[in-house]
Amino acid sequence: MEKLLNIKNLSINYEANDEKVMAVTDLEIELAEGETLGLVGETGAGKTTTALGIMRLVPNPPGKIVSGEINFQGRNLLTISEEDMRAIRGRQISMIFQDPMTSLNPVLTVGDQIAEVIQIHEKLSTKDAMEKASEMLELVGIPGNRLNDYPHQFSGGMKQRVVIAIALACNPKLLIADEPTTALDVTIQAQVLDLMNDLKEKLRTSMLLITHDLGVVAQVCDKVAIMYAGEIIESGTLYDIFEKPKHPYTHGLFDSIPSLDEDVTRLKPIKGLMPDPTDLPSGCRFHPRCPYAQEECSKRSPRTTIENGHKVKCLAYEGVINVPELQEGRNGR
Ligand SMILES: Nc1ncnc2c1ncn2[C@@H]1O[C@H](COP(=O)(O)OP(=O)(O)OP(=O)(O)O)[C@@H](O)[C@H]1O
Ligand code: NI
Repeated sequence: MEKLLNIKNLSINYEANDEKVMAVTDLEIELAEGETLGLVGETGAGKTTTALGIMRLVPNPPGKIVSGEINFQGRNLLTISEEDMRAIRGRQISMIFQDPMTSLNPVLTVGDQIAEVIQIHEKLSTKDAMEKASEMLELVGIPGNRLNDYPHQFSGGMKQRVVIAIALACNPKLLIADEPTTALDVTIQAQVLDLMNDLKEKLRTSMLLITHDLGVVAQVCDKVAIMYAGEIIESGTLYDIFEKPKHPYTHGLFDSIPSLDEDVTRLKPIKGLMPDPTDLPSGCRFHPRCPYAQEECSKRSPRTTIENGHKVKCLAYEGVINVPELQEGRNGR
């Protein structure tokens, strides 16, 4: 089946004053219609850059898409005209940005803001657009009669719902949500995630959900890709990643969050820090922090190995180094 989104070998750098940040390297993502992929990683891993790449909104300069293809419904977004791209942005692909609270205009009513998006893409009278805007509000659980209220009259969680309503106003095929719940407190976060789950089922919108929070992923996603220092180091189904994690970094991510059935004193944060993106380690980018690293790991970049759709980038799974704990899956959770 043709994938809705199929990204191949995508590399994006930021280049300024002889400094080169390799923000995204050789990235592969596949997303089918109706699927939700969680893109997970620590700060600086390259998640937002990936999203901006898909929207073709990487600021240039300093950003530069160095290579790759972003195939969306069979067309490579990196080679189409800016005019065609504008037609896709917002209409076919829409994005909720990392700081959604600031993406609402304080001097316009929420109804005007939703209707505006609708009218950019559909030839509707203002009255009909407002009618549709009111339906969108209801869809995200806000009474339609609040159309004429201004953003400051809503709570944080409701503002976030408005942002989602705006993003969905044109019934996009793909919704990219960059940390959509990070700014919200935990109960509101859960409500917004529930809402996203509902909408995903109702509208069959595909979603790329960017987060550093594995809990959020577990609630919403069908598939997961783990990003480290610009690369996807492991990807698979929710089950693959949560029940049978392979990459030592993925193990580290799970070991560093508390779980109910484990003693909190056993928490083991991953040693060390993300590498300097302007000066990445040779070989495997994770090797300086990896508890299983061997000499070969500093010399050779791992390829991606695949087993039943579960992909991992680690020399232990290529048979280049020998780590029985990893190879026999004994470290699985
Ligand atoms: N405009 C820019 N100019 C130069 N470097 C940039 C720019 N934007 C991002 N970077 C660098 O690119 C790398 C990836 O950044 P990106 O924002 O994509 O990470 P992220 O995974 O979204 O992080 P976060 O979780 O903090 O949002 C980082 O090292 C960052 O410093
Ligand atoms: Ni980000």
